[in-house]
Amino acid sequence: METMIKVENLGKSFKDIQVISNISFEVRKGEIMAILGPNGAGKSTTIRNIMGIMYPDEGTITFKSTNNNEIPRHKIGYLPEERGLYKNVKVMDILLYLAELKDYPLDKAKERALSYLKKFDLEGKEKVSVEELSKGMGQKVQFIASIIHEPELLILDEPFSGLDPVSQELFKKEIRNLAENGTAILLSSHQMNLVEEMADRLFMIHRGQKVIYGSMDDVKTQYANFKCTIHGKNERQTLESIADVQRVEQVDDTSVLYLSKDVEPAPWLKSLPEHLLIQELSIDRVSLHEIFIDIATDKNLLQEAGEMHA
Ligand SMILES: Nc1ncnc2c1ncn2[C@@H]1O[C@H](COP(=O)(O)OP(=O)(O)OP(=O)(O)O)[C@@H](O)[C@H]1O
Repeated sequence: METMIKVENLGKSFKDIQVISNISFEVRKGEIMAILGPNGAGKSTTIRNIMGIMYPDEGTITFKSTNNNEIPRHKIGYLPEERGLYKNVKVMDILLYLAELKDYPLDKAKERALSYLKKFDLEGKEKVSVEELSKGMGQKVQFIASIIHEPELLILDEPFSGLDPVSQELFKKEIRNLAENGTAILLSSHQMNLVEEMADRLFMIHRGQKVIYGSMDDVKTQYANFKCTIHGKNERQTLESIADVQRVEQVDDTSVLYLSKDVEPAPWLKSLPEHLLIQELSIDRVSLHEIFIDIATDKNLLQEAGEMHA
């Protein structure tokens, strides 16, 4: 797949404090690439460097395999974490103004704006001023503003925050749709369930450094070991002595057994002691949410997983 943007060895300090270092990843045409990390990890700093809102101390950002570090801004769409559009302006006027800034033909922009307003349940709102919109409506307009000019690279910083479930579905559908039509999407979100559902690849950053980079499937196979949840009163010691159980967490009569890497669930289930009390049992892969918490809290559940690359 064609690389749309390549970030290599990015580093940035604020007043002698290095907030990101050696950040390298790429976003490819037609994919959704997630950038994840705890609060303060360095995601927005990375994005702001890509957008040219600030400049890196080290490293390069290359757009579409050119050797030109000047990023063609009119080819990028950006939904910033900080929301806010000019308040006293009508919805259509602001959309057309932003399209014009990107050198996009106005007749086409108007057509797209009307069709997107309809898609996002904002039909008839084109003459309403931005300050009269609800927060969610404003966010929809800002999302439309970020894609009005058909960008080749779309950067979405927390696009789902503050959206109701129906609007969230609309956003999800549209983001997928854009990717299917070839847009390269860099998505920053704290909603791990959505990222797990949507992203093709992910880059996780912690304290300004890479901790995971790979396809969602690879990350799951390599990091998301199986866990077995048993409802039934059992001694912790008994559970801990079962083969390939790395760690046991118990709340009341429910125990979660975290299994070692490469365990095959079927033979492992056969090896369970016959005297275990089982009212219910399920086997799942550890979720991206748990992987995230593990890294962010330095629990090192994943220490076996080792290094991986895309
Ligand atoms: N302009 C600035 N001046 C000084 N320090 C900054 C500046 N911008 C960011 N930082 C620091 O850089 C670090 C990374 O911040 P950044 O906003 O990139 O994190 P983030 O991963 O986007 O976090 P969040 O999930 O909370 O949005 C933080 O320690 C933050 O305090």
